[in-house]
Amino acid sequence: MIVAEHVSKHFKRHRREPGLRGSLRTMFSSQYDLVRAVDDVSFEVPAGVKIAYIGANGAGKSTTIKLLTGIMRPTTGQVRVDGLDPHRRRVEVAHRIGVVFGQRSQLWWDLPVLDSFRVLRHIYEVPRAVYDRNMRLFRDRLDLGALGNTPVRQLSLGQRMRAEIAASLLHDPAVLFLDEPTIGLDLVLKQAVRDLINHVNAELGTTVMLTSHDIGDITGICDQALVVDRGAIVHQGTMRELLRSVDTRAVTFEYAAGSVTEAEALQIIAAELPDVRAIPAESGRIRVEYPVERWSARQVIAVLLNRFDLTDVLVPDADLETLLRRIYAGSPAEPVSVGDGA
Ligand SMILES: Nc1ncnc2c1ncn2[C@@H]1O[C@H](COP(=O)(O)OP(=O)(O)OP(=O)(O)O)[C@@H](O)[C@H]1O
Repeated sequence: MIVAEHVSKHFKRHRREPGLRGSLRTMFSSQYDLVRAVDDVSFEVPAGVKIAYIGANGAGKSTTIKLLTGIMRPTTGQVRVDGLDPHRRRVEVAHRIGVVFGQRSQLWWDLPVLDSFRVLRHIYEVPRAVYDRNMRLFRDRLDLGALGNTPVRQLSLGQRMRAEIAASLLHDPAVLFLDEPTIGLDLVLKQAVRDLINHVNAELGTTVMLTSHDIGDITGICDQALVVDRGAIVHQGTMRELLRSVDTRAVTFEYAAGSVTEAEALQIIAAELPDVRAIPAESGRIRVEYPVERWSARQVIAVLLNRFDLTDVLVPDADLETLLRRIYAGSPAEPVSVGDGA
């Protein structure tokens, strides 16, 4: 359904020099840095799959979504969505895909929400029965009726996101691209959005590609994961396989106030549990990340019980957080100098 073959997207960025004189020189300079936002990426996402596109800030996720939705053209390589080149066949592809960019609105700023939906219905030539069915669904699941006559520009971020998600699904798209879709939503609405996406996937077989920094979105929606690091794919498989690749796990604990200082606690851990990483967390907790080939949860907890006056211990099962922390620790695309540009 979604295919990327050796896709790269490079951006030229004017090389900036510091200071006023540098700024003036920058304006007339032909020196560029080249950013490899996406670098020779190939993947295939079959129909009906819900896949998370995971990577650190600047790893190239939004750029990939822009390539797949036809907003940008690859520098080299090819993308296909439902068999079509999304840039060349933008209109046909637009009828088959839904897109949500959490950071950017797709709605008409001055139109009341319901009017936007009426306009979209005509643009996408949505049959009356489909329109009515979907509007009922959005009223039930996203409380869309409450937003009815408010112009989009007067909506809060959370209200606008509900409208954006509904708009992306109005025409029963075969593929749904979601870039940070639950940004600004409270916990209840985040769950409502995840439920709605899972519902349309189950009912209509909609293929879903999601980027999100919210772990709940990834685990609550996706069954597969594509991991991108510095513009290149480093893992593709099921969520279960991704979690199995975790070689570090974590235990978080809390000790009785006043029993030891944080510095003492860190020293004890360093002495008793070599090769672990102890990270002070909020409200006096410490997160202990341990390599699974060296330590088991049981051994780590035994040491903690022995050395601390524990008031709480938390052992998360599927430790996607540790994995993502490591992925996100990878640096973004490094610009390389390309000398004199055109
Ligand atoms: N139009 C552009 N011109 C120049 N550089 C760009 C442009 N768009 C993106 N980049 C650069 O390409 C790289 C990848 O950006 P992109 O927005 O795709 O990352 P991302 O993975 O979506 O990040 P985030 O998680 O922060 O949204 C970054 O280094 C970014 O600065």
